[in-house]
Amino acid sequence: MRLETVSVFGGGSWGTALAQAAAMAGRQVELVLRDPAEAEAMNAARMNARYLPGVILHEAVRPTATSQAADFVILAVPAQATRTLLTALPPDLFAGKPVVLSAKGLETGTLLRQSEILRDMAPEAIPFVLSGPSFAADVAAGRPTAVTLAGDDPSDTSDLATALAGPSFRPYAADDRIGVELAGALKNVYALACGAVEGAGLGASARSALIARAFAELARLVRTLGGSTSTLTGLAGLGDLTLSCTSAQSRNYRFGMALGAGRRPEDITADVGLAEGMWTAPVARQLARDTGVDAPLVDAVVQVLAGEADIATVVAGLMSRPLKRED
Ligand SMILES: NC(=O)C1=CN([C@@H]2O[C@H](COP(=O)(O)OP(=O)(O)OC[C@H]3O[C@@H](n4cnc5c(N)ncnc54)[C@H](OP(=O)(O)O)[C@@H]3O)[C@@H](O)[C@H]2O)C=CC1
Ligand SMILES: O=C(CO)COP(=O)(O)O
Repeated sequence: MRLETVSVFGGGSWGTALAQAAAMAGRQVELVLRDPAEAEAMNAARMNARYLPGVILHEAVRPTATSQAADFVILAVPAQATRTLLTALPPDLFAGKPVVLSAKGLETGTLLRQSEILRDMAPEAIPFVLSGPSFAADVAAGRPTAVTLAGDDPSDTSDLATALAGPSFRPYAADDRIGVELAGALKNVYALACGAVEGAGLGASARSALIARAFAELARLVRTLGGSTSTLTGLAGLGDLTLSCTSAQSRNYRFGMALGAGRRPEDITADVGLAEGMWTAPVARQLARDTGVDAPLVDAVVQVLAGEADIATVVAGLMSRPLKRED
């Protein structure tokens, strides 16, 4: 597989960070934005002032609004925008090419994972998913980061991991796309819940209990939805869950903190920006219901987001569930 050039779609914080990582790994990178004026401004300033201020773009990163053919593609727009993005692009742009899906979310309405959206829209693309504990600011600044890169063919996945690996960015190859995608999407819902625990002043013990029970719930969902629970002990599972559930650098965590402090969801978005858990929570609840998986934490998040219950009420509900064995 030739993997010298890459098109990264999505000029937000994650697209820019992944473009930097690919450039540091020695790739020639085009960073594709939807707005030509923004692409031009970013090129002139050599900085993504809006989404990743302070990071000077690597010389191998070329911001543009017009994509050229590249050896492989990375998609880094919000999960709900992936289908819209793919609709606007000619499917032959991806035919036979590796496409790395890096959004962490499930699609509203269809309940689909990112790679399932790709399969719908560009069936000839070769899907890979990238996930794990990795804040854009850390990756872009060249701080040590490790992620999971999952694909169907072990040799191709290993080649792609090598093409993206740099001195500070270390992708581990894996083969469980379903588990990796579900873990990445679901951790945002649990990060929101953990932020709410902090915002409501419920204490560090409650937050750790929540992380552990979230891990158990995630395992039930992944097992039932066709992933492998062994994936969850890795970077995309435990790694990202602990990061996002304990750090105010996470937008989902910050969103939760504001919820816990009593603010309404519609007022929080303007301050925090994208919080994927808000969109994924109702989808996850539907998936859990459809498959008969007990998912009280996802359920609690949906109830709070929808204004159906306040945090004190859902916490009281969780604490008074029938006692059970810890499995
Ligand atoms: N930021 C992070 O640390 C990490 C993020 N991720 C994941 O990456 C995904 C993207 O997040 P992130 O980059 O942080 O989000 P941001 O809010 O920083 O940026 C979103 C970007 O997507 C663009 N966009 C939105 N809709 C479309 C569309 N229909 N077509 C083309 N471009 C579009 C926006 O363009 P415009 O400015 O024009 O609106 C913007 O450039 C999320 O799923 C997130 O969970 C994963 C790991 C780390
Ligand atoms: O996915 C991330 C870190 O791994 C980024 O988290 P947030 O989207 O919550 O900021």
